[in-house]
Amino acid sequence: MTRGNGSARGGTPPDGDPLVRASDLRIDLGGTTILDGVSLDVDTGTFVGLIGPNGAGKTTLLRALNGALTPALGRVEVAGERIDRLGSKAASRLVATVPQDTSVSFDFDARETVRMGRTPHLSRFGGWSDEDSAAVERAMERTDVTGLADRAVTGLSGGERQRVLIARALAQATPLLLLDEPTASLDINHQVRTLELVSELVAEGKTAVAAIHDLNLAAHYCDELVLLSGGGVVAAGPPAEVLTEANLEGAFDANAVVSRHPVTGSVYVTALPETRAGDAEGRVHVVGGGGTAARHLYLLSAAGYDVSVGALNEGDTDTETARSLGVDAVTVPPFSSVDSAARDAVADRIERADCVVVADVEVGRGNLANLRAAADADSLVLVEERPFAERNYAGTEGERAYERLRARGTVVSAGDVLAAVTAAVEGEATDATSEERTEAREASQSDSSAT
Ligand SMILES: Nc1ncnc2c1ncn2[C@@H]1O[C@H](COP(=O)(O)OP(=O)(O)OP(=O)(O)O)[C@@H](O)[C@H]1O
Repeated sequence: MTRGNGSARGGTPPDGDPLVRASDLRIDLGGTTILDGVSLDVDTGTFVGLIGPNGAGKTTLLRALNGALTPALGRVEVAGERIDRLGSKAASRLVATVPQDTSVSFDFDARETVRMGRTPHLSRFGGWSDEDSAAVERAMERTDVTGLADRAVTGLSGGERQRVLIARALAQATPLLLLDEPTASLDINHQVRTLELVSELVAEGKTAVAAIHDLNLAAHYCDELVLLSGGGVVAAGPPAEVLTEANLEGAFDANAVVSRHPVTGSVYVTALPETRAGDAEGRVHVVGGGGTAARHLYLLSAAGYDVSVGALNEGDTDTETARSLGVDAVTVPPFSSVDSAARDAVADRIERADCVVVADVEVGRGNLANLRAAADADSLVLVEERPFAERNYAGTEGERAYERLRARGTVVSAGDVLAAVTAAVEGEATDATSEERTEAREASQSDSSAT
C-alpha cells in the first residue's frame, strides 16, 4: 500500500490510505519499553481486534492510537493526521474511545454523560442543535440505555455504565471507534448485542479497533486480529490465520485446540486445562465422528493412554481434535466412505488396542465399516448417552452390527468412559463372556463377508 501525501479532510484519509496508520511505534512507560517496532494499518470499514495476554500492551496501543500517549519512536496517523499533534477537539472529532475502566468521578445522569460526546461538535458558544440532541437519543437507543437516561451514572452497574460510555462514544460520531474490553462487564446478551452493534457500525462505514480478551467473540466478530505479545505484534490478519495453536501457545503459553464452531462456523478456541500426562499404560482405539469422540480423545490422552481414532473423514471435528492432541487418526477424504486401505489401518489399530471405545455415534452406513471392525476388539466400551431402545434403527445393517457390539461390550455413559477403559485395560472383565465374544466375532465375520 502506498502512502498518500495529502492530508485528511473531514475524517477521510488521503486516497487509498488506511484510516489508521501506526508506523514502527516504540512506547515507553515508567522507564520501561512496553511496545517496540509495532506497525499497524487499519482500513476504513474494518473491525480489528487486539488480542494478547494480560500486560501485552493492548491498552497501551489503544492509548497511542487516540493520542493519549506519545510514542518514543514512530508515529500514529488517523485520517492522514498525526494524532499527537492535533488539538484535543480535532482529535475527538476523529477518534472516540470507550475505556476499560468505566468508573466515573462526575455525578451526571446517563443522558448528560452521553451528551458529553457531542462536545467536540459544539460551536465555540456551546450552541446545542437538534442534530446534537438526535445524535444523543440515537446513540442511547442503539446501546439500550434509554431506560437509564435519568439515572446517575455513579449508581449504575458496571455493565450499564459501560453501555452508557459506548453511547457517549457513538454520540461523538467519529470515523474511528476504539474500545478497550467493550464486553468485559457485560452479560452474555449485552456482549453479543454490543459486538453486533460494533459490526453494524462498521458495516455502515465506521472503523473499529477493540481490545478483546474473549478469543471466540473476537474471532466471530472481527475482520482482522492483531496478536500482541512480548512487546510486539506476533501475528496479524484474518482470525483463522492468527488463532493457530502454535500462535496461542507462543503468546499465551496455553494448550488450546482450535476448531470451527459447529453452529457459527467461526474459528473456535478451546483452552485445555494444564494436565500432567497421566501414567496409564495401554493402547485405546476410539470409533467416533462428528465430535462424538473429542472428549474421550482428550481424557484418554491426558490419562496417558496411547490413543488412536478412526476411520474419520478429513475435516471432521474429531479429526481436528485428534490432530491437535497428537492422536493417531486413520482418515479418509471428506464425504468418502471407508476404503480398504483405511479398513486395514483400523483393523491394525484395533488388533493392537487393549480396549476399543465406540463413542455415541450415529449408527448408520457412514460408520458401518468402523462398527464391524470394532467387533474384533478383545475389550469393548460402548458409549450411549441416549438409550439405544429409543433410537429408531430397526432392521438396518448398522443396527445389526451395533447390536453385536452391545452383546459383548460394556455400555457406559460418556462420563464413565475413562473408568471403564481403565477397568478393561487393567484386566477387569467386561460384562460379556469369552464365549459370547467368540460368537459375536464369528457372526460379524460372516456378516462382513456377505456384503
Ligand atoms: N503508567 C505505567 N507505568 C509503567 N508501566 C505501565 C504503565 N501503564 C501500563 N504499564 C505496563 O505496561 C504493560 C502493558 O499494559 P497494558 O495495560 O497496555 O496491557 P494490556 O494488554 O491491555 O493488559 P490487560 O489484558 O491486562 O488489560 C503492563 O506490563 C503494564 O504493567
